[in-house]
Amino acid sequence: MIIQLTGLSGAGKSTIAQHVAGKLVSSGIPAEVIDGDRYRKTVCKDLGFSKKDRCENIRRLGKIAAEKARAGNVVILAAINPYEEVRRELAQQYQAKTVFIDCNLPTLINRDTKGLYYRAMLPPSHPDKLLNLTGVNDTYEAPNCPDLVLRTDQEQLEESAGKLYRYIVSRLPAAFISR
Ligand SMILES: Nc1ncnc2c1ncn2[C@@H]1O[C@H](COP(=O)(O)OP(=O)(O)OP(=O)(O)O)[C@@H](O)[C@H]1O
Ligand SMILES: Nc1ncnc2c1ncn2[C@@H]1O[C@H](COP(=O)(O)OS(=O)(=O)O)[C@@H](O)[C@H]1O
Repeated sequence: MIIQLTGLSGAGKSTIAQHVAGKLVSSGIPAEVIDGDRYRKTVCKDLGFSKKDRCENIRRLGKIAAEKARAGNVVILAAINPYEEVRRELAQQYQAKTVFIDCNLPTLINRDTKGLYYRAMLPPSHPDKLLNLTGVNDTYEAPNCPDLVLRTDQEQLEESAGKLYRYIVSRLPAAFISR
């Protein structure tokens, strides 16, 4: 099973993915996280943040996720994954479920765990200005029909992670759970 998370930087994709994968593994269900941040340092290190590169990034991560899923893992793909077209491709090719990690911009600006929002809002002439931050000055297409929505600006990590964990477990084939 592949779960493709989607949401803005700092929305909570990595945090939720790690938490849920940990809970699954503790319950005897093999699970792996594919994190956009990590793979951008290896398999996807040639890619930037244009639409073309972001789509290619997700296609590569989707292929890796599919291999791991075929080997019997629940795979949680944690990347911004901002384009509906590519999310639909993964849904059609690999039956990936789409989970929207939703968080409003004021909360993200307040969290600003990586300082990216600060940089995106600098004046245009500033040398550190970030020009293509998703949701500020680059496109984010919110999913049309997500399979699940988690509002991380309204709930604590335990609640968000609990919802995703229950969503996954309730859809696993029986053989998965009894092994
Ligand atoms: N309900 C929640 N679920 C997940 N994270 C939360 C929640 N509430 C607050 N947070 C906090 O929000 C931050 C989310 O950071 P995280 O790196 O997981 O985001 P991300 O979506 O993976 O970002 P990026 O795309 O930049 O990798 C963490 O500091 C986390 O503690
Ligand atoms: N302009 C940018 N927009 C979004 N994320 C960026 C940008 N520049 C650097 N990053 C970093 O790159 C990570 C996003 O990478 P991905 O999740 O792999 O993005 S995606 O759009 O191709 O799905 C974020 O964690 C953030 O730290």
